Amino acid sequence: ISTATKLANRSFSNCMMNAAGVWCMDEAELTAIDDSAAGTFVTKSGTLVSRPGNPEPRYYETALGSINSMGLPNHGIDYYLDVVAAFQKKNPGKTYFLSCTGFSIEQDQTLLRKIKDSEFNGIVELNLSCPNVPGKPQIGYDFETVDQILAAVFAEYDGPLGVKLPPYFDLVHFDQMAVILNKYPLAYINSINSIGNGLYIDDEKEEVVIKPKNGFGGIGGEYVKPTALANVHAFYQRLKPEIQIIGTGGITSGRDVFEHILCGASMVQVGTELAKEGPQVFERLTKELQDIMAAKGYTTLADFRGKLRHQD
Ligand SMILES: CC(C)(C)CCc1c(C(=O)O)[nH]c(=O)[nH]c1=O
Repeated sequence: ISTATKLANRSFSNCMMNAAGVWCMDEAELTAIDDSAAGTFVTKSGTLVSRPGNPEPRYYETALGSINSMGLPNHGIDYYLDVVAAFQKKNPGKTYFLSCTGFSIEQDQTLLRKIKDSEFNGIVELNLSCPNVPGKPQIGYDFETVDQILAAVFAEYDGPLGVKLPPYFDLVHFDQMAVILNKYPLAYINSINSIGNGLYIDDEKEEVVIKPKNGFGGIGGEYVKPTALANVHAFYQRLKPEIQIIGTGGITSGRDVFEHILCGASMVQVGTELAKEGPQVFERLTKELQDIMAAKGYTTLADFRGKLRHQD
């Protein structure tokens, strides 16, 4: 029974990895994922210059998930290019993901020029949940800007590249985004990022639980699985087959991994549950998925990927 997979014509021994932002800030955290049962890792989204991020507390774990407003703390793209280059030397033949985000189209192009000129030979994940110009919604919700960014990105970069998308909630938005995404030679899309601007309250203190943004933050964990599965399946139904899907959101068990793949995912990323359990979570999820596959008579992910039945 194999949980191996392929994405962008690269092979991965396991279909699971961390979600950008979780357990991937520095070399030590990335080493823990690299040494775990995960098939690979993605770095924290790197920006042109390093950032301290928002004041703490900026991440809070709840019974059913998490809320965060980290503010993109990261050591800068050059740091991650150096660190990943070392992992590529240590494990030649293993494909790693490098996440990045700019605060303008020009910054995105500069980031990709840097990556192109580096030794990086893995897959780039461009985070489209980054902020836009003030007064406009985040990039992922500003469709014309998404189109402009992708045009600029693919004029600049010819290696394997995917985009991290925020969740959508209207079928027309799936249609509109798919029309844009299908215009470009994307290796994949990663759905979903956290559900934006949720609010979690400490009733005893009658207070919000994170400091930035008056307590508003991205929601992850069990809360988001139905939305994550819907986004994975909606894009699976709409995107050209060359664009694969990484499913992210609400994975706490092998069953959740199974459901993401049934909806059409080729790989899955784990965020909140990884933050709670640590890198050994990948061993547990892999065993649980293998047990489900064995019970159903499946030996590879291809046996059930995208085969979610609709009621006739
Ligand atoms: C929310 C942004 C800071 C604009 C991007 C980075 C990011 C963050 C973050 O660094 O706050 N948290 C998330 O759950 N998803 C993200 O994509």
